[in-house]
Amino acid sequence: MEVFLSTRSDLKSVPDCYVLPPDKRPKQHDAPVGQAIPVIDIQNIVDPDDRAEIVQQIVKACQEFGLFQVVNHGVPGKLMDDAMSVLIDFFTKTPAEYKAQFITDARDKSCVLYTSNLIYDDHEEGIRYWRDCFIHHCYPLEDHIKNWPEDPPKYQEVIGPYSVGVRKFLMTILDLLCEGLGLEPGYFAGDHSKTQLLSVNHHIPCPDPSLTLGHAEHSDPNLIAALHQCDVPGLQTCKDGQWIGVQPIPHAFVIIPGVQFKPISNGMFSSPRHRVVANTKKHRTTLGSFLVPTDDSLTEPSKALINESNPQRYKPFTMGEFMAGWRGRLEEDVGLQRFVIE
Ligand SMILES: O=C(O)CCC(=O)C(=O)O
Ligand SMILES: [Fe+2]
Repeated sequence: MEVFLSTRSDLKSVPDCYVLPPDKRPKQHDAPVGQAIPVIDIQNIVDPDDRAEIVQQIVKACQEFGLFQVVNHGVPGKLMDDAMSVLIDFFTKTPAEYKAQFITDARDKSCVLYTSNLIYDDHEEGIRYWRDCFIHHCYPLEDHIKNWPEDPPKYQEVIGPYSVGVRKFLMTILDLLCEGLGLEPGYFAGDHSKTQLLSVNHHIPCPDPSLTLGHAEHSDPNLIAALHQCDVPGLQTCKDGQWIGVQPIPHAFVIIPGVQFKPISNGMFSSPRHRVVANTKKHRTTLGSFLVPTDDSLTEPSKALINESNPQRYKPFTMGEFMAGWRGRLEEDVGLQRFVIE
């Protein structure tokens, strides 16, 4: 456990092993947390006129920013607060000896606790980021809940309904995206979204955020994510070469479409490049719920978007083929290059 950041409280300076090479350090690490990222209220999606308007807002947000926030999404605020406190307690109160059982290099384990680049971030040998992470499967719930922590004692009782609620909400967002992209309702309901992961990031206060990053610059290689931030800013997204802070809004989810949406939209959307900057004063915890296609799930452009003036720009490919070339890249266009129709 000694390598885990969340067990350290005595750091007066950034240990050398976390200092990024100069070209990877965050210029603009204190980019203002702006109001620019669209915040979309989906309360009235049952009303056909409002629904059409919401679909338009989502399409516009995906085209302009790549991501957006959603409020009035149906996941109860109290459940979100309880989930956040259970996971903060997991990182800050659960004894290190108990958590040690989840530390493993085996990626197929149902729950994995790791830090920095020790696993998963192995794209950049030797580079460490300022975070600890706990990740586990969530769907179907009955297959996985028994493997989840029993400390904090409310873990399963709270994270069970939370993961079910977030999945339902993400399926709603996927249906709205289907409408925006001309795909039939339920298009994403099968293999495209079968795997659900909860990935929890925990960052301790950092003596000098100009030297390190809480999370590398990246695009997400999955279908879609709903990110639940605590009240401490840190997430930034890149638009037109500028980093913009994604402001924490109580009880909102940040929707981050993954790289798969670029080919599905035939290049109309780009998945947002994002990163997390460290904070000098506060702990920051975020809960990311990811829907990931199965290895044999097929990604291909929506046929409704293809015509003579907008020819098909990507060949169909499976998630397995995509991931085989993704590891170590973290950049949308590099990862998709093999599938571009010249
Ligand atoms: O913690 C955050 O704000 C972002 C996390 C993230 O980008 C990820 O887990 O892929
Ligand atoms: Fe991400």
